Amino acid sequence: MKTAAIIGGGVIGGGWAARFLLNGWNVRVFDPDPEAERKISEVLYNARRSLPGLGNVALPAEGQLSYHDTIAGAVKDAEWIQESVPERLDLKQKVYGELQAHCAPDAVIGSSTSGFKPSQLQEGREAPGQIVVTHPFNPVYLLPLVELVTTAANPAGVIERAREIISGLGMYPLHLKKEIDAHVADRFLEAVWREALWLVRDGIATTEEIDNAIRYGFGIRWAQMGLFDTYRVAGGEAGMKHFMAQFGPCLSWPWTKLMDVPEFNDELVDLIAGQSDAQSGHLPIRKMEQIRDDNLVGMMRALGNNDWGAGALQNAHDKGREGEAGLVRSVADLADLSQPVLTQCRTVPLDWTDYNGHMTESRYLDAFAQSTDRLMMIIGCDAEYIANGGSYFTAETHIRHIDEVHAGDPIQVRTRVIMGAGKKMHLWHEMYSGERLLATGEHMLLHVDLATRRSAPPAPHIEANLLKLAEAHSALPAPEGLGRAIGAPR
Ligand SMILES: NC(=O)C1=CN([C@@H]2O[C@H](COP(=O)(O)OP(=O)(O)OC[C@H]3O[C@@H](n4cnc5c(N)ncnc54)[C@H](O)[C@@H]3O)[C@@H](O)[C@H]2O)C=CC1
Ligand SMILES: C[N+](C)(C)CC(=O)CC(=O)[O-]
Repeated sequence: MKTAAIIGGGVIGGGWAARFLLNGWNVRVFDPDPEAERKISEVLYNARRSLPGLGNVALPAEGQLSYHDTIAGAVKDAEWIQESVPERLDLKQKVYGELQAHCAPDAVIGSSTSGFKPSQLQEGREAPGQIVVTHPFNPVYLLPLVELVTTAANPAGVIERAREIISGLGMYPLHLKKEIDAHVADRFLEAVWREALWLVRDGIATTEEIDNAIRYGFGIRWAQMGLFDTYRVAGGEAGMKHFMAQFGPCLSWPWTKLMDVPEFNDELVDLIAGQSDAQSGHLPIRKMEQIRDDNLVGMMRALGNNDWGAGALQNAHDKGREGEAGLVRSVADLADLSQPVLTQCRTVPLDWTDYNGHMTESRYLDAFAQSTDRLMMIIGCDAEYIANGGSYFTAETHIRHIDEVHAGDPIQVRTRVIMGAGKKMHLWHEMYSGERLLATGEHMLLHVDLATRRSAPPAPHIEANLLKLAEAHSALPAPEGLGRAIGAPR
């Protein structure tokens, strides 16, 4: 199993530990803080409740987490080392000296630094090529962006491995072609932060008003389209050129203070901290983290429905993980035709639960519908077939709720073809958590011609695949509850 060493296990190191661990890596932590283990276990608790349900395919089994008293112990066997010690150049350089004295020569060392250039971290090192910047965003276990910053000292092989490992964690390596203080994203954050400090200090807006200005407006917009695409759209039919013509002159107007930074003194700190306490001091930080994570999961899952932005990245990651989770895409890939087909292997996401504290009823239909979609794909009714005008419509559904399930629990759906002949497809889904049967879904579907919207026979290869599965599944005992109506005797 792959091993990562986490050097510095605070806010960011803890997030990295969770990201690696939940993606199946062994994680070895070094942090001199006696509270590090407690803090990381709390971050892990939040990561476990949010990350596994973000995607639609189960993550691999968790790796092993261990804590070490020395850097030498932590970097043993590590092929990736993530340094997340405080943002002090002298400290980081000292840590690199110790890391390189003990780690494997082919291990990659990524630094979480928010602003130092990789050349500053590589300076004076005998093996500078091992060190890159891999700057993440908090919470590291949910947000996919990693700024990968390299120098001419980094061999192509190191850069390629860094890209592969970051992508393998479901993250997006944004490789900067040129190093610069604070990379790319932090330059924006810093500009917005400085502007906001001025607005509060000058009494123009409170911390809460500034947060409202972001979260009710451009913040949501930026989250899904970035800056330039957003402004392109804002230019209307004439696009970006029109936008620039309209707003170009403002560039010389006093619309920003930018490098004119307010004096950083106790008065400013008290003003900002006091307003922030009044705004959200009633909520413990861990609770706020959970609220943030719930929001991010909801937004990213919504983006996934449109295969857009961070959601598209997650969809691609899910697709790459299907094989490991036991999911197949065609009848030819089924190892044993006689057994029900695994049509879903996932974790119950946070946004599938309700006021009763368990998976809400509409999501059972959602899950079964996704299983039907996969069964359709397996028999050949895939995106290409549908684009050519054939598909299935559901005519009747009967769901039985047998046991409860909660956010974060693993679920699997196994599907049997009860009958597949001519236009009809009769499916039986069973949803499990481990060996516990949670629900059954019985569905009758009709093949349709999407041009006429009327039922019509499927293509011969689809009918042949359906018949093959129906025949193989008919040897199994009839499912308990098949054909049952509400109120029918058990
Ligand atoms: N907090 C944030 O929003 C972000 C921070 N970063 C970067 O991540 C790095 C870490 O920042 P945070 O996690 O926020 O800081 P933090 O203060 O939460 O954590 C730093 C950890 O490093 C440990 N530490 C101190 N000396 C050490 C040593 N010699 N060896 C190993 N561990 C040591 C501390 O005990 C502490 O647990 C910084 O470079 C920061 O710029 C990057 C992205 C976002
Ligand atoms: C404030 N900060 C510079 C530490 C922020 C980052 O580096 C990235 C983030 O997660 O916002």
